[in-house]
Amino acid sequence: MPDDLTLPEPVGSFPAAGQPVPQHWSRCFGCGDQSPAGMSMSFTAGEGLDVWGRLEVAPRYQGGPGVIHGGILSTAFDEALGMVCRSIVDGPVVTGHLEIDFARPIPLGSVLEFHARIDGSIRRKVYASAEARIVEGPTADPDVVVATSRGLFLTVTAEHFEKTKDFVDGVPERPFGTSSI
Ligand SMILES: CCCCCCCCCCCCCCCC(=O)SCCNC(=O)CCNC(=O)[C@H](O)C(C)(C)COP(=O)(O)OP(=O)(O)OC[C@H]1O[C@@H](n2cnc3c(N)ncnc32)[C@H](O)[C@@H]1OP(=O)(O)O
Repeated sequence: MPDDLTLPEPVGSFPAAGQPVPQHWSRCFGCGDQSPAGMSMSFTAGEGLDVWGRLEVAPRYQGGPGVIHGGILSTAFDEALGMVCRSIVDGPVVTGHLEIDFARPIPLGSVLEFHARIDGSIRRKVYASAEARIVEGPTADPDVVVATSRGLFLTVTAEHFEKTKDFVDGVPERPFGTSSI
């Protein structure tokens, strides 16, 4: 992390402490309510530049026998870190870099709580970090951090999504589809 980061004031659009942080996009795999196969994560604003997130670890998230897939956990952190960026950015951000430390196995059936915070920002770069704890389920212990993450997010403009907006409902038939077969 650069040593010349600043901690900006929260943006006015960010919800007050304890209020839900709405989904950023209804089709998002992490938080969208129009993503039936998705993770349906929910988020609440913290007291400062932070958010609390929740994930129910469904059986379909299995990696090793009985435990969450590491990629699913990474996705959950990506979502939590992206969400906390909304505390200081009133616009889109995308992940540039993501790190995860997997500290403990996370059984299926757990409920994970994520706490994500802004570490600082400079120019278009936002640095954030988070940790996860099991708060419900067979091995729940809110004092034990089961995984941690750090990420770099870049602010982008709406044009960033121009090239992919035709793919929102899947691969269009033309010009990239198989219609020529
Ligand atoms: C889906 C989202 C909907 C958004 C709606 C609202 C959002 C609010 C909630 C969000 C929650 C979402 C949670 C899921 C978020 C995803 O999963 S997003 C999907 C995964 N990410 C992507 O697809 C991004 C793909 N990558 C890119 O498009 C481009 O590489 C990027 C990230 C836009 C950067 O490209 P660029 O704009 O050309 O940036 P560039 O000028 O090269 O670099 C700018 C600065 O960043 C640094 N930098 C760039 N990349 C890196 C890197 N990988 N490592 C280190 N430094 C880097 C450069 O060194 C430079 O630093 P400074 O010179 O300022 O010191």
